[in-house]
Amino acid sequence: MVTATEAAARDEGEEPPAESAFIELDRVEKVFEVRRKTGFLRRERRQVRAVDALSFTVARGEMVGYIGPNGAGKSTTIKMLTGILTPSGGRLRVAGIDPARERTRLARRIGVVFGQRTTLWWDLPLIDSYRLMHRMYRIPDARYRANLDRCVELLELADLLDVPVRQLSLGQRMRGDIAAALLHDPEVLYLDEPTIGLDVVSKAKVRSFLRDLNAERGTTVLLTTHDLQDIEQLCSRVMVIDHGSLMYDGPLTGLHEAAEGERTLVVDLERELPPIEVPDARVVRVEGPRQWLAFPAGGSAAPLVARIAERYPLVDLSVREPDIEAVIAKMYAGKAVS
Ligand SMILES: Nc1ncnc2c1ncn2[C@@H]1O[C@H](COP(=O)(O)OP(=O)(O)OP(=O)(O)O)[C@@H](O)[C@H]1O
Repeated sequence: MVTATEAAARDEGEEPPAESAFIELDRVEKVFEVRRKTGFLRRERRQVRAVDALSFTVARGEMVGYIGPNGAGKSTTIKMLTGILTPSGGRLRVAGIDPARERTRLARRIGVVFGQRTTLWWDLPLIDSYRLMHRMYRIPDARYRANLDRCVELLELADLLDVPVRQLSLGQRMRGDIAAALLHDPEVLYLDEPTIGLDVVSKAKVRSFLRDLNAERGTTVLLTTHDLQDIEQLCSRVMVIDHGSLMYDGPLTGLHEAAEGERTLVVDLERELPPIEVPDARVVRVEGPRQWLAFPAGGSAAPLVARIAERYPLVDLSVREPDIEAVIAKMYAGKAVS
């Protein structure tokens, strides 16, 4: 099978580049000038620093979650990575290309899916959108057919190809959009909320497809989402952005420790007892014979369980991971970590 990298390099008539940092941002900034009406004829000028000295690299084939609260600067970053927006400062490269300067050349190597908008033609049957893209991207016939067949099979689009896009359900349309973004074998895929509004079954289909795509083709994926299960199930690395700056870059599990999150040990005792007293944990809730103890997320539950079992009539127990959203909210409230 031809990988996305090889296919693109063939198109460009060059050897696949050997660089490991496929996406590179070095102190990238984006400042918007906004005008606000403050009176009948008065307007105030204000600067919004949407992205502030942002630096990170993403290696070829990585699948990275890019998360943050509303207005954090995620979409602005993605728009700069596609060349739609020009940075106000800093250096940005995707596959060695400056996106703002060579947007068209880059377009053949990237794919973009916006969950809230479609790139498909609303009134046309799905297949017609694909045919148009085939021409627009000048995709070689054999490659177009192979990619289309693969997407149709894996995203279960066979029965939908002749349906006008406006008649598709949200989940069907999203799968149609993902296929559209992949017809030209992009080396990198930017996904902005790809599972927003989808039901559990559709979410699972989209996630499983993305996992396979990354594993089989080595497609680099940058995933923006508010659904942390997307990240948990797809990404080994997550970057958290707020106020245009990177707050965290590392494994998802590390987020708990970075934000000083807590895990919860739920214990069932033989009978109702006063709150358990053990070092390094505190009882946060008691309901009959069941008690909930919070302990540091970085620590192991084993010594804690041993200590409780020694002194209390323990019947059953379970460990609950912290709610990631709460952890991130806590992180936003605290200082930056790296
Ligand atoms: N074209 C623009 N003109 C002026 N300000 C803008 C423009 N685009 C974005 N902003 C501002 O830049 C900041 C970052 O916005 P951005 O859309 O990148 O955030 P986001 O993290 O994608 O948020 P969301 O999760 O809500 O999509 C916000 O304060 C936003 O109001």
